[in-house]
Amino acid sequence: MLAVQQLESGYGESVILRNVTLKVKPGQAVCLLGRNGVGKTTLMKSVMGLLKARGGTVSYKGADLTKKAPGERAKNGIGYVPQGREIFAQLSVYENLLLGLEAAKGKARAVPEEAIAKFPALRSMYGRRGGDLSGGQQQQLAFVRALAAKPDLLLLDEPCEGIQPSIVDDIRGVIRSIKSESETAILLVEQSLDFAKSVGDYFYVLEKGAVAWEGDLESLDDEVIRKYLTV
Ligand SMILES: Nc1ncnc2c1ncn2[C@@H]1O[C@H](COP(=O)(O)OP(=O)(O)OP(=O)(O)O)[C@@H](O)[C@H]1O
Repeated sequence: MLAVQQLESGYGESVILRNVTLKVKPGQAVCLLGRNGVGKTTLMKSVMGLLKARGGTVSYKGADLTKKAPGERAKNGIGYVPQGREIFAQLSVYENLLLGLEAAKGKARAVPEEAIAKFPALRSMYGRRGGDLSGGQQQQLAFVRALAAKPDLLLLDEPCEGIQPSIVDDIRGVIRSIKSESETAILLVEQSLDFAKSVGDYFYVLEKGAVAWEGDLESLDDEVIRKYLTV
């Protein structure tokens, strides 16, 4: 589904990602782990096309997307829930969702029922301003906005960061239900190993912008945790 090959990326003079190669298969949830600042968000932005690759390739469903703009990647079925949510504060909840539909592959004019059904509490908030929602409600909105376009690949950048435990449980349930109902591929940046293990199949650890370790999440042992993840 997604194949990143020898990717190099960065900001201005600084090179952040070096020679990153990873894969996400259909139906698989892959977790991107690593300490703060190692380049996890940079990798997500590079897959979404918000940051241009300086070297290497990003392929999706066998097509080379490396030079494609973010909008085109979204139309091809890549959904993105960015770190910090990036809700439009002045727009209503429903208008925020319509922006997700803009990215859709088809011509849907209404938010698909299966997307809003993942976080049904949002239905009663359609008329509220995005900026007036709590952090947890905004995260649910960002999630449904991405799901509205019926993505085949979902990029989730720290969806549980700063979110109350009950909504973290909801997010865990939604990720599991997406996995059980569809072949959607998921690439998840996550700080909590417990959360990663509860939804993920495979992991990559980034260290200084490069892949330092990878394996099945079940095989993630204390030595790897101490070496690459303990702060
Ligand atoms: N817009 C930017 N301009 C310049 N440097 C940046 C920018 N965004 C991030 N960086 C730098 O790139 C490096 C990687 O940042 P990135 O956000 O990808 O890390 P991360 O692993 O996602 O960290 P965190 O867990 O804290 O979100 C850091 O050194 C950061 O300071």
